[in-house]
Amino acid sequence: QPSLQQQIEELRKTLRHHEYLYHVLDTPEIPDSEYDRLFHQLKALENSHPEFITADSPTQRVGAKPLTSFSQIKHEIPMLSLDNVFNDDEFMAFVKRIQDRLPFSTENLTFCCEPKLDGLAVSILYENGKLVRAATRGDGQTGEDITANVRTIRNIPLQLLTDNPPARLEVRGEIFMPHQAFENLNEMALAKGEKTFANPRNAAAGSLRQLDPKVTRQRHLMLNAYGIGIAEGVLLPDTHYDRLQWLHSMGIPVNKEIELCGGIEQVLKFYRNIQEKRPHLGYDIDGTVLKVNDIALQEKLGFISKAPRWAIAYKFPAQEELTV
Ligand SMILES: Cc1c[n+]2nc(N)[nH]c2nc1OC(C)C
Repeated sequence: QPSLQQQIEELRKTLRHHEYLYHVLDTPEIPDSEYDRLFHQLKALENSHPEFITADSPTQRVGAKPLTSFSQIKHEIPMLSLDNVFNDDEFMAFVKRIQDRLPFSTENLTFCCEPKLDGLAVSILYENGKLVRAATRGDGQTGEDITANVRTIRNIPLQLLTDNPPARLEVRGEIFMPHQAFENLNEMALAKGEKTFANPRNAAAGSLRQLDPKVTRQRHLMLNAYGIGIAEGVLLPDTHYDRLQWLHSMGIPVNKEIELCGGIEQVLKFYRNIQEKRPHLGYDIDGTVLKVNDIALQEKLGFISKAPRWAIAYKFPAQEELTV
């Protein structure tokens, strides 16, 4: 007969596994009713033995009580923005500037190509695999502490799914509100005579800036990771794409449209392909982000004052108000 603590730990492990299958791999193995049964079983055990409750338990997603204000967080590594291009020629000029700065002829530079989600950039810090802090980008140097709100977002793991987590790992990504959640939110707001949001990005921003996590929890936000900030106690893969796959393997959600493209033609093909898919992705994007995949080259290229030389956002032409 396993001890009470073993039963609790076993239930937590099972629930984390099913959260990962459902929220990150999109391949649930048990019905929601079974997940709920396990969740309530754990909740009951923890309620009868509160001394065993830990912050990283799946039952601890919603913060205890509302905050009265947000504290500030200084980013140890600044969160910079991106330069934009708006047509093929500007993109090709971007690539040429890169090639002029790299010694060898880089005919076929490999780019990691990603949709640019239209949400809020955030920083999420894991220490020894446990989510300890989350912050908005803010002005790039200082952001707001939104840890309690981020802990309520179902596809963000409270604990990394790995047996040997890095001492410190900062995940950077975009928090967004899918179209379905946005429509439901505005429908309910209308029904209750409350104000509606103009677009999913504003709705996500408003939902993250809630002082009461119980409100944030109802908003069905999601994260898509796009990079790494602080990384201590771990040897990272030497390409951006492999780093994203590594995050994904530990339970961090990464957008499934991301692809490696060799050379300008393939990159432009990716851009057009995402532009075609845009109306039915189920969430707002405002372009693509095209990054030199090799980390050593990224480091060689560095940053201009505010944005990296090695990455560019290739945006779509401004669209008339999005009819979601
Ligand atoms: C600001 C930003 C935003 N995004 N969005 C994606 N998909 N990747 C990405 N990378 C960013 O910055 C890195 C290039 C540093």
